[in-house]
Formats: sequence, structure tokens, C-alpha cells
Amino acid sequence: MKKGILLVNLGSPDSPEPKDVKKYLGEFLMDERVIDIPLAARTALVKGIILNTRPKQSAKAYKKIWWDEGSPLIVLSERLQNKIQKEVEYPVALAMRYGSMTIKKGLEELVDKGVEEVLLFPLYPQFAMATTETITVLTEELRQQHFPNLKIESVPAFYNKPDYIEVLSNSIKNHLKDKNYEHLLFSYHGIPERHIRKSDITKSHCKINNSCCVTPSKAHEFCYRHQCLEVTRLVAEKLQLKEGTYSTSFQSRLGFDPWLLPYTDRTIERLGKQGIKNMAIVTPAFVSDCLETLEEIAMEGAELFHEVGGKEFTTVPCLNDDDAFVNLLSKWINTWAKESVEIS
Ligand SMILES: C=CC1=C(C)c2cc3[nH]c(cc4nc(cc5[nH]c(cc1n2)c(C)c5CCC(=O)O)C(CCC(=O)O)=C4C)c(C)c3C=C
Ligand SMILES: [Fe+2]
Ligand SMILES: [Fe+2]
Repeated sequence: MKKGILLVNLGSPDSPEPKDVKKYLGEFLMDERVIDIPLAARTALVKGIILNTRPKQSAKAYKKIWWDEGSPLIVLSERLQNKIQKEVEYPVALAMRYGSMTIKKGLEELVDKGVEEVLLFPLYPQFAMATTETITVLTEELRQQHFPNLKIESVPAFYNKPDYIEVLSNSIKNHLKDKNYEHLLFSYHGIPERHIRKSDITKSHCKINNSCCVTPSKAHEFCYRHQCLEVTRLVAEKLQLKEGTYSTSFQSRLGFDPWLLPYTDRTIERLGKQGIKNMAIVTPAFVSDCLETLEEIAMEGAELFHEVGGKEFTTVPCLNDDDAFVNLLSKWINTWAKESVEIS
């Protein structure tokens, strides 16, 4: 069977203009795995409220980070795809969950090249209903409707794979080698607490407290909070960070529901007020730099830190098309393709 790979990332608007941002946010936020409330309530919230104000505000933010070649998230994902393509002998396509580069087009591209067996690779180290799950569910729906003979296998969240932790740790170490930082903040995209409970396969484990995520459980295979805390723990262990010199927080909340705590903006504020002058921040929920890292963290976060007395604020880039990361993903893909075994 001829094999092929479909890398999938989140997506971006076609341009940073409000009309394109509105179209993109409309598709994104109407996903039942992103705003997980009944359709009528979701429609009223998204179309009646959010889309009337947010696109203008988000468009301003997108304009600050947009590159001549396009959205950083898309450009960086394409660079990753191109580099991986050089390392593997199977066609590698790229798609986005939202926006113009659809998963359907990505599958068509592979099928047109004669591919019969696809490795679906969601570009997210941690599992979340709003990321990995929405990709795998939509891809399966598309398979049933349009490509019934296609065999598709998905790559699960790779948050705790030792070689991923090594690549991430080395990247952090290299970017911070000349920085005398006092605190390293691991900032992950937030999700509503409700998402954690919904994804709890045991239906009773996740209490979202100090102990559930460190108590072994089957629930952790799908617990975003556990997986984020594990990335922090494993990287801190690898880099031999001292207790108290690093912490975890969650960014980019939307709406009034409780989201995972602590919030990144409040943490940055607290660190500055505590007298930390030199901090660094890494964002391991994102494989590619994007609005949430380039604007919310590198611009807004830095400004906030300076306002509360901080001096140096260093942002570690995402893994993007880092050669070690490219080699790692290519190695996993080649292992799958040659041995037809699950990536481990
Ligand atoms: C209910 C809302 C949202 C959930 C849940 C959510 C989860 C989630 N998102 C990412 C990764 C990205 N999100 C990005 C942008 C973004 N996210 C939301 C809302 C939710 N995300 C909004 C409204 C936006 C748009 C920007 C804005 O208006 O603030 C991006 C950046 C995209 C880009 O074009 O650069 C990424 C990447 C993860 C990993 C995640 C759950 C774990
Ligand atoms: Fe998001
Ligand atoms: Fe937990």
C-alpha cells in the first residue's frame, strides 16, 4: 500500500483584514469541540456576540505579527513540511483544521499521488478536545464521506516521548544560554476546565486540583492539564532547573467560564511584582510560532512585565522548523512507514 503523511496544524485567517479574521473565527469558534455548548447557544454566543467585536480586535493583533509571506503559523508549518519532505520518501501534505488549507484538500492531494494509507499527524504535543480530537474526528468523517478506501492512522499526543523532551530541552537551553534568567515560565494555551472533565475517560479522576494530575490514571492519556504539567516536569528534570525557578501557567482564555489556572498574564504580573527582573518564557503547546506566542506573549507579555518593574523578558521560539525537531518527526514517520508499527 502506498503511504503518505498529512501534517495538520490549527490554521490562520487568509489575511489580517477583519473580514477574513471574522470568517476564520466563525469556523473555529463554531466547532463544537472548541466552544462546547449546544448549537443554539453556541450560535447566539459566536454569531450574536463574539463575531461582532472580536474580529476587529484580533485583526489589529494579526497585523502586528503578519509576515510578507503570510501568517507565521502557516509559513512556519510549510517550512516544517518542506524540511520533513526532504527526509522521508513518502508524500508529505500539510493541512489546517480551520481556514482555506482544509483537511479535505490535504487528503485529496495525497490520494491524487496514489496514496492508500495515511499517517495523520496533528501538530500538537498535548491532547485536547479542541485540537487533536477535532482533527481526528473530522478526518474520519471526511474519510467515510469521500475516501472510503483510504486507511488512516493517527499519531497520538507525544508530550512525554523522551526524544521530544530532549529536543525541546535542548532548544530551550540553546536559546537561553547567554541569558541570566531568574525564572522560566512554561506557558500553555488554556482551555476551559469543563473540557478536562469531558475528556476524562474514567469520568471521575480529573478534579483539577493539586493531586489528580500527579496521581497515575488512565485518564491522563486524554488529560491536557496532566500532559502540560508533565512537559514542564520532564524538561525541568532534563535541564536540572531548581525548584522555585520555574512554573507553569495557561494563556489565551476567552469568555467567562473557569479556564485552567494559573493564568499567564497574572503570573507574569506576580513575578514582576515579586522583584523578578529577568524572566524567560517558553510555549510548548504550540509547535509553530503564531498569534498567541508572537503577539500575546512576546509583545503583550513583555509590556506587562516591564510595567510591573521587570527588565529582561526573553521568549523562547517554538520548535518551528528546528533541524532536531525535523529529524525527530522524520524518524517517527520513517519508523511508522517502514515497520507499520505505532510510533513510540
Ligand atoms: C474557546 C476558545 C478556544 C479554545 C478552547 C482554544 C484552544 C486551543 N487553541 C490552541 C492553539 C491556538 N489558538 C489560536 C488562536 C485562538 N484561539 C482562540 C480560542 C480558543 N482556543 C481564539 C479566539 C483564537 C484567535 C485569536 C484571537 O482572537 O485571540 C492560535 C493562533 C492562530 C494563528 O493564526 O496564529 C493557536 C495556535 C490550542 C493548542 C488549544 C488547546 C489546547
Ligand atoms: Fe486557541
Ligand atoms: Fe488531572
